[in-house]
Amino acid sequence: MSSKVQTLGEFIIGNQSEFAYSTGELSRLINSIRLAAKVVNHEVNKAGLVDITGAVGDTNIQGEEQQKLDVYANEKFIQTLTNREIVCGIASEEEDDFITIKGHNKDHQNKYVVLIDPLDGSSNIDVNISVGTIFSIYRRITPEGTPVTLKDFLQPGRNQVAAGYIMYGTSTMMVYTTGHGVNGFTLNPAIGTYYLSHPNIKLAETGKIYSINEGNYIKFPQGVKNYLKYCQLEEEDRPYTSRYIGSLVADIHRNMLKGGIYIYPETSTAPNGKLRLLYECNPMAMIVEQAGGKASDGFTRILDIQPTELHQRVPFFCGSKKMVEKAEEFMQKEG
Ligand SMILES: O=P(O)(O)OC[C@H]1O[C@](O)(COP(=O)(O)O)[C@@H](O)[C@@H]1O
Ligand SMILES: [Mg+2]
Ligand SMILES: [Mg+2]
Repeated sequence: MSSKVQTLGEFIIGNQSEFAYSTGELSRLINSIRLAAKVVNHEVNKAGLVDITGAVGDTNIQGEEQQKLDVYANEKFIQTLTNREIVCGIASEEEDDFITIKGHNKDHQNKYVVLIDPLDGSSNIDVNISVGTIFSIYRRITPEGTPVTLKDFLQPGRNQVAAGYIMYGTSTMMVYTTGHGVNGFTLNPAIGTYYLSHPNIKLAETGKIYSINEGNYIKFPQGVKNYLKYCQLEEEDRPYTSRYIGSLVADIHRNMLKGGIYIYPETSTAPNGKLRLLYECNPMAMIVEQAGGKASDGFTRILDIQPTELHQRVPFFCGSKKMVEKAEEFMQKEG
């Protein structure tokens, strides 16, 4: 990578003036996520070599078996963010409740809360398939100087000041937005530096890839079944190709670069689907919208949904604008 290519550190500093109330706090926060991701990346890359695969024998509040890497990544992100004292609260997929961070002078003066899916795609850890980390950042709405409350976390996604993901794949990438477009940075493992490899990512208006776990087909709503038939018909630019990795970060990242739609709908056994609004769907929706795409629950824009619980789930339709609109048409027709 030519030395002229911006590093992530330079980019963060260079773009600080984009943030309203810019005090450098958000830049330091994104820098801390960058740092924690490097530590986790180091461990992910050794999965299989060291005793970091398999379950820990506990379940999280979602009733899911926690993998060792889920717990490790959760600890590393919480530690890094707490030690750098730049957040007033953290919520995580692996924590039942939100964590209050008092800050340096124990005075709750920090402005931001972070919601995180420390390790996304847990079912793929042991089989060496791409996994990720997803983060969402809000400015608190309760007064500084007071302990953070649940209200600060239950904000609609449109209030996010930044969102992003790290993908631990063939290469490690950090892709994020602060509401001014989406940029991707690739880690050069030899020197531990992220470089701006994918500036200003734009998601194609339409694509030829649909991504859904068809193993749940019989439990899908009629609207989704009809949309899948539409994708598979020999007509116009169809049939589309089916691609499903089973790691949300990896499936969305592929579609961001190639165009496509990812769907995790409600099913007859999971009426709200599987994915979590606050630390999976909201950040991915902000990234995809910032790249020109669309994200809804089949009816309502994800970023306009008013959250009611920390770990609530929502159906998720996300990707190329025209493809999501078509899927919504089928949902509105059939439900
Ligand atoms: O195995 P399924 O039902 O298709 O679900 C796969 C989905 O579940 C997830 O693994 C859920 O995320 P976590 O791994 O963070 O719990 C997504 O990454 C993925 O898209
Ligand atoms: Mg996840
Ligand atoms: Mg997870």
